[in-house]
This record gives sequence, structure tokens and C-alpha cells, in this order.
Amino acid sequence: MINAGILGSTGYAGAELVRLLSSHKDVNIKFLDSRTYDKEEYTNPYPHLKNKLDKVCKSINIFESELLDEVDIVFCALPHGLSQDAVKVCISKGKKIIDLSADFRIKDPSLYEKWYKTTHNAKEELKSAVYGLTEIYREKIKSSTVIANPGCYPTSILLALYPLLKENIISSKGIIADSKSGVSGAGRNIMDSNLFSQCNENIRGYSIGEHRHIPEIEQEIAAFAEEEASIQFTPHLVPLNRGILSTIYADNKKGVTQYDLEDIYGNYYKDEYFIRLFSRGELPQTKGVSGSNFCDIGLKVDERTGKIIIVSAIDNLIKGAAGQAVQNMNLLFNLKENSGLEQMPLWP
Ligand SMILES: NC(=O)C1=CN([C@@H]2O[C@H](COP(=O)(O)OP(=O)(O)OC[C@H]3O[C@@H](n4cnc5c(N)ncnc54)[C@H](OP(=O)(O)O)[C@@H]3O)[C@@H](O)[C@H]2O)C=CC1
Ligand SMILES: CC(=O)N[C@@H](CCC(=O)OP(=O)(O)O)C(=O)O
Repeated sequence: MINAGILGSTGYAGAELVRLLSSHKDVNIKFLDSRTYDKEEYTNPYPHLKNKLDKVCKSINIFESELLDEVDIVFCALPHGLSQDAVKVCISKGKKIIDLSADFRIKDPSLYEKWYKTTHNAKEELKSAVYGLTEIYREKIKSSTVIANPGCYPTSILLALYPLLKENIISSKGIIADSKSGVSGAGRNIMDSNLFSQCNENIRGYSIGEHRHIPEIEQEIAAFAEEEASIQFTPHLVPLNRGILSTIYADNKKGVTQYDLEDIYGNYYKDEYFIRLFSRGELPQTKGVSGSNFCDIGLKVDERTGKIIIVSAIDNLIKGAAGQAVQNMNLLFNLKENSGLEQMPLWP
């Protein structure tokens, strides 16, 4: 049995971890950290787990808690900037840690500090963190101690682009990604602009060219292509609970055909349980992945405009957060990669 603890367990990403881990046959949840619900039943804020999870929340002081000695792995689902101490303590105690925040994703700490407008206080630990995009960094993940679980938008964009960049079919500069996210992407600490009355029946773009996921996406595009990268990224908030749909445009610099494109993606992803390719004009949709760890990818060569268009769909809370974290944990502990993640999407 793997003993696991969850920091930030009552946020939306934390709650998805709790839901997935509580039905994972190889995992025993040891602690559920929460300041707001300290000493309260976890099912008070999360009644969907009633009678299935008999656990009380506890506000954990990472420096003092003896509970840390009882676990093999810590999942950290705290807001950005709060996981650096947790990572330091876990390393010193020989525990594995999967951090769902951005604190260990960006390799260059000055870039993190610039985009996140805060200081990075674990620069040494940052060096050993592995970027947890499972399908791409599987081998490195297996032997790592600190895993930086990717952002939700980056997961949807990077899995969609990887074969094109590795095959040098598109340039690493000038890619355009237009993404739409459900409201749970913003977490449960509601902001005024995310109130039902302002999200429902409404679509709006935000942070155009300024979103914090840009350096993370560019870092990985540059790694895939082995050259400098730039992306024009526009996120939108759409009236869904969960789901991300990314539509990505790039110049077809080698003039590949629709047939070539489908063949290339088929070769790259043929053994990937969680990547489902759509061909012959079919396109993915958020409902097709909702509640699951799948990443659905649709492919289109537009010969008239000379563009390649890739469309990807994920559930932001699962493949974009908790599901990918569980997938990475499975790798760390040599379990089947889809253990605890076999749920099919919900439809309708
Ligand atoms: N939502 C998503 O789709 C995704 C989220 N992530 C990342 O996962 C992490 C958690 O995100 P998410 O679950 O959405 O966020 P939430 O805001 O929903 O939850 C974060 C939780 O952390 C706890 N917390 C502890 N200290 C603080 C603090 N000082 N300020 C605020 N909250 C605190 C809170 O619980 P309590 O008060 O009970 O302690 C809170 O509910 C973030 O780093 C986020 O970027 C990553 C990918 C996707
Ligand atoms: C809809 C919405 O607000 N989405 C969030 C996604 C951020 C998120 O969850 O960030 P990480 O994946 O980096 O942790 C945003 O745009 O800030």
C-alpha cells in the first residue's frame, strides 16, 4: 500500500485527488490538510464522497507534523508560492512529492519570479524537479523525487504539439493557441468575475499574451524543438464547470498532407492509453473527456491556407491536474499507469 497525504485537499484540484485516490486500490490516504475545515469531516464541504471517505481534515504545519513520517508521497495542491517549503521538507525526509502548482515547473527561477511576481525560495530543489508531462517525460518521472505537475492549459497544448515539433513540421515560433476553460480552472476561491451571474451565458478572453502559462509552454516547446520558442496564447473563460478545449494553429512548413499528419500522430501516440486521436475530420469536444484522464486530439491540414490546426480536449481537473498527478504517482511506484484512472467520461 502507498501511504499518501494531500496538502490543500479542499481546493478543487485537491478534491479531485481525494476522489481519485480514495478509490485507488493501492493507496491509503493518511492525511487531508485544510485550514478552513480543520477538525471537520471532509464530507462537510464535499458531500459527494459521503459514506465513502471517513476522514477528518487537519491543518498541517509541514515543519512539525509527524504525519509526514507516515506517508510515502505528498501531493501538494496549494496555490502558487506555497509549495516550496513543503518540497524542501519532503526532500529532507526522503518523501516523494508531486506539486500541482507552478512553483517547480519553470526551470529558470528568474523567469518564474518575473511571471509569478514573487520570489523563488527553493532554487536548489528546483534543479532536481522533473516536469510531469507523463507521456513525454515518462522515464525521467519514474526515478524522480519532486514532480512538477504541468499546468492545465500547457497539458492541453503541449500534448497536441509534441509530434509536430519533434518532426520539425512546424516552426517553434509563431504558434497560436486559443484555449477555452471551464470555471473550475480558477479554483474554488471565487473571484468576483467568476460569479455564476457573470460567467453563465458569457464568454470572455483574458490575459492575452500575458498569461502565467506562457513561459511554461514556451520552455517545453523549446525543449521539444531544440530551439527558441514563442507562442501567442489566448485563454477564454466559458460557462462550463470543467473542461479545456485548445485550438492551435501553425504554418505547415513542410506541406504535409492530412494522411501524413494522421500517420505521424498515430506513430507517436499508438501506445498511449490516455491519448485518443480523432481522424477523418472528427474533432474532440470537452464533454467527450469530462470526468476522465483522456486527452483527445483532432488533426486538420488546411491546404487552402497552408495551416495545420490541432484541437485538443482535456478535463482541467483530471488530465490537467489530479489525474495526471495520479498517473505520475503510478509511475513512481511501478504500478500500471492507468490504475485508479480507468473511469470513462460522463455523457451527456
Ligand atoms: N483548478 C485547476 O483546474 C487546476 C489547478 N492547478 C493548481 O493546483 C493548485 C490548487 O488549485 P485549485 O484547487 O484550483 O485552487 P483552490 O483555490 O480551489 O484551492 C486551494 C486550496 O489551498 C488551501 N490553501 C492553503 N493555504 C492557502 C492560502 N494561503 N491561500 C489560499 N488557499 C490556501 C485552501 O484550502 P483550505 O483553506 O481548506 O486550507 C484552498 O481551498 C494551484 O496551484 C493551481 O494552480 C493545476 C492545474 C489545474
Ligand atoms: C479559468 C482559469 O482561471 N484558469 C486558471 C488556470 C490556472 C491554473 O489552474 O493554473 P495552473 O494550472 O498553473 O496551476 C488561470 O487562467 O489562471
